[in-house]
Amino acid sequence: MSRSENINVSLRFRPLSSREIDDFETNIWNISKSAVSLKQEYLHVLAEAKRIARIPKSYAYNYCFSPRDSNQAVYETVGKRVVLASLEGYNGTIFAYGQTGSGKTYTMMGSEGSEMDSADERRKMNSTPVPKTDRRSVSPFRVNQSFQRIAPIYKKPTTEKEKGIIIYALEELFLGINKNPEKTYFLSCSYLEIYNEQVYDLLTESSHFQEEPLTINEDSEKGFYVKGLSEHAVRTIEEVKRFIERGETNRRYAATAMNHHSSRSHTIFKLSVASVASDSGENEVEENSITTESVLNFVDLAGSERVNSVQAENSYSAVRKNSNDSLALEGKHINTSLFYLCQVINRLSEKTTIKSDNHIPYRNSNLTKILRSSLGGNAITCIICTATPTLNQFEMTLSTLRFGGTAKTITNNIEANIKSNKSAELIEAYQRDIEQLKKELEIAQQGGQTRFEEAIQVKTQLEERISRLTQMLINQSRQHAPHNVKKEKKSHETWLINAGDLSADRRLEIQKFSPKDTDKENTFEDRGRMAFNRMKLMHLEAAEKDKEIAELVEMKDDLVESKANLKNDLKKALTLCKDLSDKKQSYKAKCKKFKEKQKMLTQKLSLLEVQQGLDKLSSEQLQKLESFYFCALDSVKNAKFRRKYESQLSMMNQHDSGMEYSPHSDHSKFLDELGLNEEASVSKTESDPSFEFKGSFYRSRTGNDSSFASTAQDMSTMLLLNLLDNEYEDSRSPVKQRNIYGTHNLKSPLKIISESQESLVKNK
Ligand SMILES: Nc1ncnc2c1ncn2[C@@H]1O[C@H](COP(=O)(O)OP(=O)(O)OP(=O)(O)O)[C@@H](O)[C@H]1O
Repeated sequence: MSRSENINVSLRFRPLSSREIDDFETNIWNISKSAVSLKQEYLHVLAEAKRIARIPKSYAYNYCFSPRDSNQAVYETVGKRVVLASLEGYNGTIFAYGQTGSGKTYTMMGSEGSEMDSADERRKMNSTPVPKTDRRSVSPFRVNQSFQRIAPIYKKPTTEKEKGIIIYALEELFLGINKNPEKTYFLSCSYLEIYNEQVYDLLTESSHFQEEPLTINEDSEKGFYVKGLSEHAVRTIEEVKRFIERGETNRRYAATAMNHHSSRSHTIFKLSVASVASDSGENEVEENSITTESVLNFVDLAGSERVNSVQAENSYSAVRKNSNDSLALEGKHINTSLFYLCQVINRLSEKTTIKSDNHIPYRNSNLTKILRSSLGGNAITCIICTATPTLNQFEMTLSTLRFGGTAKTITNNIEANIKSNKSAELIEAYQRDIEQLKKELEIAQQGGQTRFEEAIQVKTQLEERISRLTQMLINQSRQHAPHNVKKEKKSHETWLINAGDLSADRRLEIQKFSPKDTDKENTFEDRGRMAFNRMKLMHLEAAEKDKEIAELVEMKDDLVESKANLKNDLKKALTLCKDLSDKKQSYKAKCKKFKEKQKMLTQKLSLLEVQQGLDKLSSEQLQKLESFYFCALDSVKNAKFRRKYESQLSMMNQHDSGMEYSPHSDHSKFLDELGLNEEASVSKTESDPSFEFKGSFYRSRTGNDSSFASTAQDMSTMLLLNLLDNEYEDSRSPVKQRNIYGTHNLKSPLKIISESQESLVKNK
């Protein structure tokens, strides 16, 4: 079920830069929670300078952030919702829009800390004369400054680091994934930049990527997509950070008069999130699972800029390869693509206001093609408009405010991308129902028919017997009443015709008034009466059968009607089945694609592993590595054991009665034997008084120190093994064992220890 939701637009003013402070610039805006307006005193200044035709009203947005608000506050207010929704299968896009130097990259990527707070301080750090420029946010991911056009970067002072929205989002995402053990998540990322209207893959391995632009294709299902864009499977936040780092190294920045570290391209970092909720494990993905798929886009647009602000920074003119011409060309491309973006936004807002189905010019630029689903499509979209609060930048800020105001009216149609393979079960259930109904219908028809036929048969038999008896009765009465022949003949005719109760009754009456009263006549009369009674009973029986037949006929009619109804139901169910099986087919096809994608990702993963050199290890070495890893884990956990061990020892200490005994050497030897030298060395260096105990308690039982030492060692071995096995059992619990890519086959520490002991014995 889709729902409509407006694009969420927020406005963020950055703090004044050191240059602006040096130039005595101030913040000219009143900023409330959801609106901004010009401060009264600057209205006159701007009117006098003819920089505004009429006094602007206040501008309202979903949220407004003042220069004091942190990236975290921005993320919590606008970004968090989008990220959490992505775990439920909703697409989301967060993008930063604003003039150059207004803080888009700072918001998305964060900062390693501000640059020099004043030009003087800068000069102290670097002897090169530095012009007054804005502070710059250098992405914390940008470690290798390999791109030639980038100006030299000053060393950071000690000001605070700030994480960007992308990092907050990733942290939230991985937290959400870990909190949800019923689902298995698959993540992959890609990073692209649109530079001079060409699309480049920032994560490609190729060193010639800047010479190999990618093309944007269109597909009826996928919409616009970048052909050949590399996608990388990621399992941990560190992996994602590494990819962002790589992308940032390849991204194009340059020093302009407005921003030391100005983005010269639009970038889109895409994170694909797929989840599989399966009752019975990953293997049953196709048969019995619910999958969600969503895409999270983080867009950092290049800033709109005035031609004079595109001039390269003078101090670097000697070292930079980029000429003012190429900077101007970049600026032109940036402005053109932003113009097309505004055009799309305007058209979309007209669509919602006048309800017309006007054409939206997505195809005019690569940026609008890629952002199509986020603008008026199926995505929860958040736009963070960044602005500079100074009087000097008033016009540029006004343009950003207008952009945000228009974008706010755009409606997206949001629908979760959820797929369920439960349709297979539904089809089966429907088919079972249909079979059952068919059987019931057959049984009802057969049963009804049999009963009906039986009743007709019985009725015919009864009628035959009645007529035979009637005939017998007539014959007898003829024999015994000759004087009434004529009259009886008449009656006989009547009986034959009617053969019913009435005739019988009339006959009985005739017999009642017969003249003779002899024995013969009595016998005749008795026999006749009996015959009539029998006949009467048989007539009643026949009437009953008639009734039954009528009921059966009624039943038959009902059955015919329900047969017709069932036929209709059957038809409907079959149509439903067909629809469902069609859907099943399409789901299967999608599943297949999904599996192929998974396979591809696994291959990429193994490729990555090849690069890391893991493939060079034999399986035995890998197994050893794994065992070593878990042994190392266990030795960390061994701290717990040590505590317990010490408490045991101190317990023994309480029973102590005088004999001096130092367990250090045995303890260390014992740990050595178990391969826990580190732990042993720690115990040796720390002088723990609890280890000083006297062994009389044991001596009284064992008689000498060495046997006491061996008993203590046995005890501690048992303790250790129990403890390790408990840890092992803990680690086997599904919650702890869960990993976003499945589970480790943990080896029992007991097993590891027994194996290492065996090998020790062998070596000896
Ligand atoms: N909220 C903020 N707090 C502190 N400093 C900020 C903030 N926003 C921006 N800045 C500073 O302002 C300068 C310009 O920011 P940034 O590079 O992020 O701008 P931009 O909009 O990405 O510019 P461009 O479009 O040219 O790439 C940087 O020195 C950055 O550190």
